[in-house]
Amino acid sequence: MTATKGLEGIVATTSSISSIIDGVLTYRGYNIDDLAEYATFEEVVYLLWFGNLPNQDKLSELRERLDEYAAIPSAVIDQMKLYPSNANTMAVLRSAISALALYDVTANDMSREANVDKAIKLQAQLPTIIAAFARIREGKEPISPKAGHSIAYNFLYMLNGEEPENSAVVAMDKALVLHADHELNASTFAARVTVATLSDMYSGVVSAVGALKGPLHGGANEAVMQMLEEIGSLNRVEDYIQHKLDDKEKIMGFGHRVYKNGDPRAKHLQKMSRELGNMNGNLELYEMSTRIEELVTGQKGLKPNVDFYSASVYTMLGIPRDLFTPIFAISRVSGWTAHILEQYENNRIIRPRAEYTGPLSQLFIPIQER
Ligand SMILES: CC(=O)SCCNC(=O)CCNC(=O)[C@H](O)C(C)(C)COP(=O)(O)OP(=O)(O)OC[C@H]1O[C@@H](n2cnc3c(N)ncnc32)[C@H](O)[C@@H]1OP(=O)(O)O
Ligand SMILES: O=C([O-])CC(=O)C(=O)O
Repeated sequence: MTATKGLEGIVATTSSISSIIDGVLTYRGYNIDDLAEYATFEEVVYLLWFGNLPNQDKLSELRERLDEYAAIPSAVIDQMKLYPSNANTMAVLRSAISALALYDVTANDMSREANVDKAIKLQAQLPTIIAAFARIREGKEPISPKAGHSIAYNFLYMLNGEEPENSAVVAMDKALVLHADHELNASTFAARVTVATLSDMYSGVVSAVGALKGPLHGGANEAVMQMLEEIGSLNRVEDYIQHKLDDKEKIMGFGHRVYKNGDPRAKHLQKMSRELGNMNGNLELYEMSTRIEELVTGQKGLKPNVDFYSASVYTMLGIPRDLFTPIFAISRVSGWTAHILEQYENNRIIRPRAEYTGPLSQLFIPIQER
């Protein structure tokens, strides 16, 4: 038995949800470029869960159910008020999702119908949790979701307490589409491993949130923004990046296990970053980002991944840095739950082997003689 570090190149499951073939990403066979251009996030959510694009009636039905579930139990809000105001936002999300499970009487109902219902609840409630905590930590009351609006609209509305600009809603919606699913990434794999023991959907999503939090995965978008903040201005980019490259340090937002010729989502986020910069009359973050890309791609051949330009996009939408990874989760919970449903449909426990590298044939020595 020989281990493959990081399971690189190992095909661990079959899936019909999303594919990455020759650098092209599709959800259920639809190219991400078309979905980013033409689909709303709710259409994508339906597509991921049910395998086909909804007609108007099916979409309206889904949107009504999302509206119905978007409020979270007051007990969960009360608990969040007890969390430290400086708590890590992904840790808050992880804890609040665990708490939601306690108030869902169907949490352990393993029927397909109950699980689809839980997927809708989780998709509807994650934005509410994140917006609520962002307000609670500032001593403000959470704002209830508004029926009849998209997830993108409602998240911005609940976060800021005012009607969001249409351009902001469009940008947020596109970012959600772009992050919704990505084959067997680390957090999706974590979700599938958890539910393959026939544990419940909430447990799968809690595992996934834990995996997404790390800076080598979803947490990279916050690390990118931290780097942009540290650099501070366009004229300091070159020095900063050159030092990092000379010291063989990682540049966050670059590289990818699967894409070696570039992440197809990055160009959409780059365009959004430029457009928002133009709209705000301040292109500095966009220009700093493109200069970083020139240097890192030029010297290391590494291309930006989905997390790189999303950092400047979210900042230009006025979102605090530590909500970037939770926003990734608002989108990716659609993919996680689609994969959980797929895992349940054709389940076998996931239990690979380890190549043992420790000592063998040890002689046991009683404690008094050690
Ligand atoms: C949504 C997402 O999860 S997208 C990924 C988000 N994560 C990041 O942006 C963090 C920065 N990037 C990375 O850490 C990595 O590229 C990962 C985790 C994305 C992929 O990791 P792996 O597939 O294991 O890549 P691996 O480490 O084998 O990289 C190959 C080589 O490129 C280097 N490399 C990879 N990424 C970077 C980077 N961002 N900066 C500098 N060098 C890098 C590695 O050091 C390695 O060099 P070596 O061959 O001299 O040792
Ligand atoms: O697929 C991966 O390894 C990481 C990624 O880009 C994602 O989860 O969107």
